[in-house]
Amino acid sequence: MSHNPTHIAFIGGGNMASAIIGGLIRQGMTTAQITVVEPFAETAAKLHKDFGITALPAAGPALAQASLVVWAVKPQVFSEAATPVKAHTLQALHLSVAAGIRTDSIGSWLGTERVVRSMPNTPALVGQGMTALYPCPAVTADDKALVEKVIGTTGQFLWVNQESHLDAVTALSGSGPAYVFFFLEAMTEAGVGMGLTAEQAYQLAVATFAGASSLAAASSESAEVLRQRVTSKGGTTYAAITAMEAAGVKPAFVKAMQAAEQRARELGDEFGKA
Ligand SMILES: NC(=O)C1=CN([C@@H]2O[C@H](COP(=O)(O)OP(=O)(O)OC[C@H]3O[C@@H](n4cnc5c(N)ncnc54)[C@H](OP(=O)(O)O)[C@@H]3O)[C@@H](O)[C@H]2O)C=CC1
Ligand SMILES: O=C(O)[C@@H]1CCC=N1
Repeated sequence: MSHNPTHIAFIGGGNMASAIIGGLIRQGMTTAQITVVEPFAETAAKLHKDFGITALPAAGPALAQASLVVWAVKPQVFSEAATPVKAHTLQALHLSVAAGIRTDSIGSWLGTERVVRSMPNTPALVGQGMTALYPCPAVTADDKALVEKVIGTTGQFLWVNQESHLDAVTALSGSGPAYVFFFLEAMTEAGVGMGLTAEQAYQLAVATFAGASSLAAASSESAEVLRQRVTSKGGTTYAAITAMEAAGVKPAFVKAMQAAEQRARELGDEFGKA
């Protein structure tokens, strides 16, 4: 990135923008190559403290130097945020991380068809993100290479060839870290109920997720086989999995993800172009 004169603008400087900016800076991009529009003073102060970036409180001509504009505002404010940006960024490639908002809405708000829609997740903050990307037909091979370079600084990525699949990705890996944290909370609570300290229970739970994920990533076996290897006949894991099956944990999980996918579609309907 250090040999690349690319200038990148971020509209919205919150959690997701910070995760990507952190990745870019770790890879050698300078703050002079980054412009952020962030109206919320507290968030702007955090950007200054974390990265030495002085955010603009509103869109302006400085945006015209950006060859890539990253949209990291909430779906609810995307259209309103686009209005003052549009005139300055007609020549740029646009990359959105907003849940639900479809590329036809983004393209019509920004007057361009060079739009990549994506769904990252917050482990991007520690370089272990998982992002899915969808390119509009007008996006060139060079555009895709630039997006890969930027998103690659935050972790893994994959391309999907159907835009609706991004709503499924949102339900799976976009919201997914929250499911893991929910399980961590439950496992910690249960551990405390069994007499461990909260610190001990939390350490055990976090290390178990990290270890099991690394094992799955390194193994050619399916998750089912890996699970069976933990499940000794007549043992403790069998007792736990049987209790989860009796409680309907798996169908409840499927329903939860379907609710997230449906909400992504609704966000697109409610806050996208009519
Ligand atoms: N958090 C996550 O795990 C993930 C989030 N996303 C998507 O990322 C996007 C951003 O989410 P997240 O980073 O969590 O949200 P944040 O609230 O942390 O960040 C959004 C920022 O944009 C600012 N903002 C509001 N209006 C404007 C405007 N007109 N111009 C410029 N900036 C503006 C907000 O300021 P203010 O607070 O004043 O409104 C806020 O600081 C969302 O679309 C979400 O769907 C995608 C994947 C994962
Ligand atoms: O909850 C949300 O709407 C966003 C999208 C995925 C993760 N957070």
